[in-house]
Amino acid sequence: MKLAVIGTGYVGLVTGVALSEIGHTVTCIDVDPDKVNTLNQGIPTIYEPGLEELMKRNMAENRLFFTSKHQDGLAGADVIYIAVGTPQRPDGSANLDYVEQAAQDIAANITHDVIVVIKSTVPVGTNLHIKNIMNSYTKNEHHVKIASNPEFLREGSAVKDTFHGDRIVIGTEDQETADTLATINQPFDMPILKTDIASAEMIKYASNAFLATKISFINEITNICDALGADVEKVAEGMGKDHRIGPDFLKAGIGYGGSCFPKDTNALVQIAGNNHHVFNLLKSVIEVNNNQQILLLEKIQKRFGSLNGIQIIALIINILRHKLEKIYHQFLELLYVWRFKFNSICRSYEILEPI
Ligand SMILES: NC(=O)c1ccc[n+]([C@@H]2O[C@H](COP(=O)([O-])OP(=O)(O)OC[C@H]3O[C@@H](n4cnc5c(N)ncnc54)[C@H](O)[C@@H]3O)[C@@H](O)[C@H]2O)c1
Ligand SMILES: O=c1ccn([C@@H]2O[C@H](COP(=O)(O)OP(=O)(O)O[C@H]3O[C@H](CO)[C@@H](O)[C@H](O)[C@H]3O)[C@@H](O)[C@H]2O)c(=O)[nH]1
Repeated sequence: MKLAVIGTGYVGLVTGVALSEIGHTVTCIDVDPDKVNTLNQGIPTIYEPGLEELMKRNMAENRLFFTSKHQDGLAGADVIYIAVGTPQRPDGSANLDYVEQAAQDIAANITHDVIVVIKSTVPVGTNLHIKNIMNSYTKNEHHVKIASNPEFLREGSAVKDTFHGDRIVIGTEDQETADTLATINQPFDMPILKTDIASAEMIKYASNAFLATKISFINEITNICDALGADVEKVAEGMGKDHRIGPDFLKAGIGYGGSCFPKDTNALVQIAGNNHHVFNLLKSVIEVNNNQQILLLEKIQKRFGSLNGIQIIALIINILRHKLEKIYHQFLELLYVWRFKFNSICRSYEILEPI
């Protein structure tokens, strides 16, 4: 089947490469010509184990293409995936500008009926909103069917997660579209859950919120353990042996960061609020997470007596920055929070040459 993917960020690139690996012909489209230029040389713009090899192989076998021109990339595509960013707005809600733009790009360039699949994480109701945008642009000249296919990969194990994930969720308005998408995904050999569109959209937010809840829960337990002299790692191990709880996402630390949990938990609080529900549990999860970063600083303060004159130095080695982008950004976020909260002398140093 001929597919197109709009957006070659983390999700779009890995999705495009994986779909070509299971036999589809895929054209990935991005508005950033530099990114497309790099990708066309067979160089991935993110570091993910196994990605470069898959990318090179499928490009060489003429199943994987990159372009910055929507018209070229969308020509003849039966199914078009949208994988553009949905960053957080200042009020915590999801910014849908990029998804709306992608919908307009599709509407302006299709010449036949298509299925549009939204992979981006979007609030419930967005798929239908996007379908309406496309229909109003195409004036119903071409029939557009819409589907929600949320992504569950983690940065750092994106290829592994894509080929060996726990499930594929497909939310559609009709059985025929669900069957077409199930056929496309069948070679992944993963359980496929077919739902209505709203449920698929919600599964993504609910999953991230639940994982974030586990993390805030264990961080709260840590704080009590610290006061009582108990070992939180042993506590988590003991809890995780109960299969109803499970061992994953019980690592205590400085709270969750990364590109998804903070924005998606905030967005779900907003989504609930827009529907007259105060999501108290999730609000507490977020509050615990924000406090956790401050608690670490308080521990340092306790150890050194006062923070006056203390320099907290972040040695970020460039080669690691490329490979461990997530940890790098998390650390910078932490320094940012500390600077404002304590006005202490926190300086980050960057070593520009690998050592
Ligand atoms: N990063 C993750 O680990 C992850 C995992 C699961 C889900 N998600 C969700 O997937 C979505 C994409 O995330 P990401 O991290 O891949 O985003 P990203 O910001 O890394 O990449 C988005 C890409 O889309 C391109 N783009 C924007 N508008 C475009 C347009 N109209 N046409 C063509 N290209 C366009 C941008 O240039 C960019 O390269 C988000 O909704 C995110 O929440 C992300
Ligand atoms: O036991 C744990 C596990 C994770 N974390 C932190 O939680 C954050 C998220 O980690 P992880 O889930 O490994 O990475 P992400 O790439 O952010 O992936 C999450 O966010 C993605 C975007 O929505 C989803 O697709 C994934 O399923 C979901 O795991 C990081 O700050 C981790 O340090 C902890 O503090 N304790």
